[in-house]
Amino acid sequence: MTTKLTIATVEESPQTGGSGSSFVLSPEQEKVVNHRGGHLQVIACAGAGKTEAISRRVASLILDGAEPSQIIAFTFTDRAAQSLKTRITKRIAEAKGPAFLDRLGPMFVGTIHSYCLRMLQDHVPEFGNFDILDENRLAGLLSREHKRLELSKLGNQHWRPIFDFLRNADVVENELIDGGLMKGTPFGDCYLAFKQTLYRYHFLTYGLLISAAVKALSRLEVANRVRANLRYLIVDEYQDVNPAQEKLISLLAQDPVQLCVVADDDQSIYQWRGSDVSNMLDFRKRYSPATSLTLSVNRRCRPKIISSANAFATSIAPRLTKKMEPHRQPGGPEVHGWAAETDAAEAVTIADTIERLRGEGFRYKDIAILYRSVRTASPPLIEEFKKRDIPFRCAGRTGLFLQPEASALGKLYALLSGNEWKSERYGESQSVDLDDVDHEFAAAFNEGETIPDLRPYLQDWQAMVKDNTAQVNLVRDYYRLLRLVGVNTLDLDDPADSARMGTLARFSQILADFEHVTRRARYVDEQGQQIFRGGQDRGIYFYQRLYNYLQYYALDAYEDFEGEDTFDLDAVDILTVHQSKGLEWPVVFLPSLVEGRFPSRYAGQSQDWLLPESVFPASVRKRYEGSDTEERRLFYVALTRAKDVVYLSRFRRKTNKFKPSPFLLEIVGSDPELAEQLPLPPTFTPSAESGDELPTVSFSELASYEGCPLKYRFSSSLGFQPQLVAELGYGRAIHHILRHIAEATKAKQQLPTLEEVEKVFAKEFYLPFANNAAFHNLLDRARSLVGKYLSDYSGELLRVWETERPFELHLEKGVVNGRADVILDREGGVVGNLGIVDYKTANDAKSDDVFAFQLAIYAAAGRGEGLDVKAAYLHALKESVRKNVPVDNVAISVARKRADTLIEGIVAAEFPPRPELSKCKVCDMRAICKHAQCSKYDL
Ligand SMILES: Nc1ncnc2c1ncn2[C@@H]1O[C@H](COP(=O)(O)OP(=O)(O)OP(=O)(O)O)[C@@H](O)[C@H]1O
Repeated sequence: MTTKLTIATVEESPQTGGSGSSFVLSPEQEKVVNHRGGHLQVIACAGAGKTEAISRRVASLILDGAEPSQIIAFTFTDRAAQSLKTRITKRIAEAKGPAFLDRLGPMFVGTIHSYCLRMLQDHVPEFGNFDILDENRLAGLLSREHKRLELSKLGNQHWRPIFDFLRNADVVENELIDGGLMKGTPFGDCYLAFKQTLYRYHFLTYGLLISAAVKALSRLEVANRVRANLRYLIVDEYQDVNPAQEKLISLLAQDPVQLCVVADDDQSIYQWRGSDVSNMLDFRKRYSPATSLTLSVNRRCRPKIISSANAFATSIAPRLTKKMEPHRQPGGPEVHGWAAETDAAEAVTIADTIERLRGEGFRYKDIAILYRSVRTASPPLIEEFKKRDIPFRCAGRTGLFLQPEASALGKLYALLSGNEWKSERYGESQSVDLDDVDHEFAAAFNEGETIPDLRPYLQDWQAMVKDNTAQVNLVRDYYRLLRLVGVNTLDLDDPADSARMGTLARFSQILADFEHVTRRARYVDEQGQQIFRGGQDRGIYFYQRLYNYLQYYALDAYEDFEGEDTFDLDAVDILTVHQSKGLEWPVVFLPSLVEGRFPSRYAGQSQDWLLPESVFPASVRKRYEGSDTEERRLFYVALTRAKDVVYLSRFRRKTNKFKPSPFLLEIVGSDPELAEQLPLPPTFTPSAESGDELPTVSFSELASYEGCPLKYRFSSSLGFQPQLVAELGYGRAIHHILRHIAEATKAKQQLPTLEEVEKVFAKEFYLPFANNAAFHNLLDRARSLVGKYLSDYSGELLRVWETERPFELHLEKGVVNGRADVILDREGGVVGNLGIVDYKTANDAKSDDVFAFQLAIYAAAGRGEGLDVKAAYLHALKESVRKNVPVDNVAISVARKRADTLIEGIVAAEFPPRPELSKCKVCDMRAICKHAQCSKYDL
C-alpha cells in the first residue's frame, strides 16, 4: 500500500501563482507520485510541475520504506540537482522530522556524469587516480599532443583539426561507436592514439566517463554490485538523453529496478550534442510493460503565454500530441511584441523597463534576458546595464579579452614569446614591444601612471624566457606579477574592484588550464621500458605554446567573469536559451529576434565529418546538424520560461537593415510597432521562499573556509587557481596505493606479498606534476611510508570493510559530503562494529583538529545511515602513529554545530581574513592578498 505524504499544504492561489512552501498536488501529479510497480513514463508539458512531482515521488518512496540507497535520480545539470535535493529534503523533513535526514546520504541525486564518476571511483579502483578533463584542458592537451597524434592528417593549420577532432570524438562517445570499426581511417587512427594518450596521462573526458561506466556495467560482477541495492531510477529531462546515456540507463534499469522517466519532447534542445528524442518517443516499446502518464496543466505561465506557446508548438514535428492547459488567471500584457529602431535603442527600452519594473516590486533577479546567442547579441545591452549600474549575471562568452586587464596580460605573453597580439578574433594583429606593455599595464592597473619597477621586471622576465634552464611556474609567476602591479591593494568590498579581481581570476583559470596539461607528466615506453617523464616547464617553446593557446583558443573559449557565486545575488540574468532550460522568471525579455539570429542561420547546414558514413550514417548526422524543428523547440522553451510576461522584440537596423524573425511574426501575427514604453505586469510581491536552496559543500571546502574565509573567497568564490607544485597529488597517490592493497587483500582474504605490493606501485603510482627526479624521490618516500604501514598494521588489512567510502551529512544549513579513506570492520572484535580511519601524509596541511572534525562528520553521516560506527582514528603515516579520535555524541554534536556555523558563513558571504604567519607563508593566494603576513621573500 502506498503511504500518502502527510505534509501541511498551502493551497496556491491561481490568481497569483505564488509558490507556497508546499502546494496541493494536482490529481495528475498525485498519480506520478503514487505510481508503483513497473516502469513509468511521464510526459510533462512545460511548467507542469515535474520537479515537484519527482521530489514528492522520492519522498513518498522513502516514506513507503524504500532505503535511500535504493534510489538514484538523474538531473540534467548540477543546478537542477541542487534544487531537486532541496525539495526532497524539505518534503522528508516536513513529513518525518529533521532527524530522518541523516539517513539520506546514500541516495544519489545528480547528473549522469557525476554518477558515472562516482560509480567508477567506487567500483573500478584503477580510475581512482584519474582526473576529468574539461573541454578547455582537453583542447590544451590536444594542442600539446598534436604531432604525436598526427592530427595534421585531419587538416591544415594547428587548431582546425583539433576542433574537428573534438566534434567527431564527441559523436563516437555519444553514440558508443566502436573505435575498432574506424581503424585505418585517418580519424580512427588518431582516435585510438588519443585514447592511449589519455590513459598515459591518467585522464578521462566527460564523454569517456559515460562509455567507461557503460563498459564497467557490462561486466557482470560490477553490474551485480552496482545494482545490488538499486530499486528506483528516476531520470529527469529524459528527452535530452543521448544513446550512450540511454545505454547506461538501460543497464541500470534491469529487473527489479523500476525506471521512471520524465520528459517533454517539445523541449528536446540538445540534439547537436547527441540527444535523441526517439528515446522518449519509443520508450514504451523498449521498457515494456510501462505506464504512461501526462502532466498537462502548466502552473507557471499566465494563460496568454500558454496559448501562444501551444499555437507555436503545433509547428514542431515530430511530436507527441499534447496541449498545455492553463491554471493561472490572466493579468497584464502577458505576451508583448515590440520593435526598436536600432539594437542600441532596444537596449535602452529594456533597461528603462527594468527600472520601471523595480518600482512595481520586481527584484532584478525576477528578470531574465534570453538570447539565441549571448555572444552575438548581448553587447549593446551589457553596455547599457553598465552605464546605469543595473546588476547582471551573464552566462555566456562575452569577450573576456576585451577587458583592459586581460588585454594587457594577453599582450604581455605575446611579448614574452615574441609575437603579435589582437584582442578580438576579427581584429588586426599588432606588434607588441616593451613600451606597449608598459603603457597597457599603466592604463589597466594604475590609472595611466607608469608602474614603478615594472619595466626592469619584464626585461628580466624576457631574459629568463630565453634561458631554457629556468623553470616556469605559470600561476605563481602570474600572482607575483599581479603583486607588482598592485592588485593586492584592490578593495574587494568595492563592486568595481571585485569585478576586476574576477577578470584576473578568470585569467588565472586560463593559465592553470594550460599549465595543467602542459606540465602534466606521463609514462612513456622507451626501449621496452616504462619510464616516467615530466611535462614541459621551461623555455621559449613553453611560452610560444602558451601564446598559441591564448591567441587562437582562449580568446573565444572562455567566458567573462559572471560575478561571484553568492547564494542570494540580486541581479538580472542574461543567458542563452539553452542555459535557461528548467528555469523560470516572472519577467522574460526575448530581444534581438531578427532574421538569421533566431532561428540561427547555421541550423540545418550540412557539416563536414571525419567519421566514415559506415559508422555515422546520414540519418544520425542530421541529428547533429540541427534543423528548423530544433530551433522551434528552443523558441518554445524560451517562451515558457516566463511566469507573468514575455517581451519579444526586434530592432530594424544596426548599420544595415534587419528583417524580423519569422518566429516573432508567428507569435505576434505581424511585424510589431516601434515602442519606447512597454506595458507592465501587475504589481509583484516576491515569494519568500526563493533563494533558500540548501548548499552542498565538500568537507575540504568547509575546512578551507574555516582556515581563512578570505582565502576561500579568492579560490572558491572568485576562482583564483592554486599554484602547481611537484608534490601535488602525492597524498592522493598514497591513498590510491593503500586502497589497491586493501581491495586486493579483501578480494583474496590474504595479505599481499612484497612482490605484489611492488607490482601495485609499478602500475598505480602516478604523480601529475613531478619530473622524473622528483617522481623517484617521492616514490621512495611513498614506498617507505607504505612499507612501515604494512609492517606495523598489516593485520588490519583483513578487516577492511570499504575504502574511499562516500559520505553525505544533511545538516540544518546544508549538506556536507566527502570520502573516508578506510572503514574497518570488527572493531573490538565484533562483526558489524566499524572504525573509520583517515590517513595523514607528511604533506597534509590540515591540522589534527581539522582531521578530528572531519572524522566526527563522517561518523555522524555513517550512523545516520544506520552503520554501527564505534571508533575513528587519525593515522599519521610518517610517524606510523594512530590516534583515537572521539566520535561520541558530544563530539558529533559539536562537529555538527561547527559545520552548520561554517555553512552559514559561506551562504552569508562573510569572508574576513584570518592571517597567521605559518598559514600565509604557504597560502597560494599570498601574493594577491592584502592581509598576507609574510615577507616579500615568501612571495
Ligand atoms: N501543485 C502545484 N501547485 C502550485 N504550483 C505548482 C505546483 N506544482 C508546481 N508548481 C509550480 O509551477 C512552476 C513550474 O514547476 P516546475 O518548475 O517543476 O515545472 P517543470 O515541469 O519542471 O517545467 P519545465 O519543464 O518547463 O522547466 C513552479 O513555479 C512550481 O513551483
